[in-house]
Amino acid sequence: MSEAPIIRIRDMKVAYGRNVILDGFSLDIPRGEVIGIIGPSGGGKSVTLRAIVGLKQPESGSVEVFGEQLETLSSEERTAIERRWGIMFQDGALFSNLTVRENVMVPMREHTDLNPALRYALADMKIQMAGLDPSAGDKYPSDLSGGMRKRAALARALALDPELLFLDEPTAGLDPITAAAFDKLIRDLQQALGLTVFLVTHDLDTLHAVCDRIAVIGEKRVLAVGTMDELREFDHPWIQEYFGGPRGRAASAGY
Ligand SMILES: Nc1ncnc2c1ncn2[C@@H]1O[C@H](COP(=O)(O)OP(=O)(O)OP(=O)(O)O)[C@@H](O)[C@H]1O
Repeated sequence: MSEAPIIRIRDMKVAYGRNVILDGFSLDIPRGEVIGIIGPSGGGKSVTLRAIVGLKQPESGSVEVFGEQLETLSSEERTAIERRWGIMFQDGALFSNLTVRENVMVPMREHTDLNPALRYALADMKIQMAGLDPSAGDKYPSDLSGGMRKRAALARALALDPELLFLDEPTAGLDPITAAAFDKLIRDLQQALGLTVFLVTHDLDTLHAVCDRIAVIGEKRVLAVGTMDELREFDHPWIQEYFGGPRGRAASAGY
């Protein structure tokens, strides 16, 4: 019998007021998979992420993470589940008045009773795991380049040794070389730590370098899920345009 998926979404509907963003949305994500989430701007990729982690309550349908429906849990049970994932938001969402090390220590302070010395040492380890020099721990987010800020946000997402990592456009705004280094970091960490990764991106190179499968969100639902090769064969105008355009061809050719 195959293992139950880490994320299981069935017939989910999400709306803001009368504006229905997702409807009839279903998706399974197995343990250990890196799934890329793509789709037109404003199509609901970030909203999907928010619905999975309980920041946005769906109108109907079911969302299970680690086999649990969040809304049925007590607040203690829910906190225990939240400890098992890390989120890197689109803008990094670092606290500007805290150093990088203090930012990484925030989830530890909220979710563990580790003593301060241990938190400090663990935060430094996460900072290095994210590919930053240990000296970055003393810096404030405003002192860092865009690429370093992304790594700091990743270090914070890794703070509690998550099994599941959510990344919202991790390479947006990075130059291609820095973005490629970040892609490699994600893949290396995923393999070393056995992570399941939910990765929202517009970056075709990231899809090619990092993702096992890709889910296309459009028309309020999952239009298609598959490998890049499978999706390239998929008969849908947006998907054809996305993978068949010049950027799609270049990414698949590995240029
Ligand atoms: N807090 C909110 N209140 C009202 N509408 C919202 C809110 N958050 C998102 N939306 C709407 O939901 C829709 C989907 O937004 P979402 O951010 O998920 O798109 P996206 O696919 O991630 O887009 P992009 O690729 O541009 O980041 C948009 O129409 C957006 O205006």
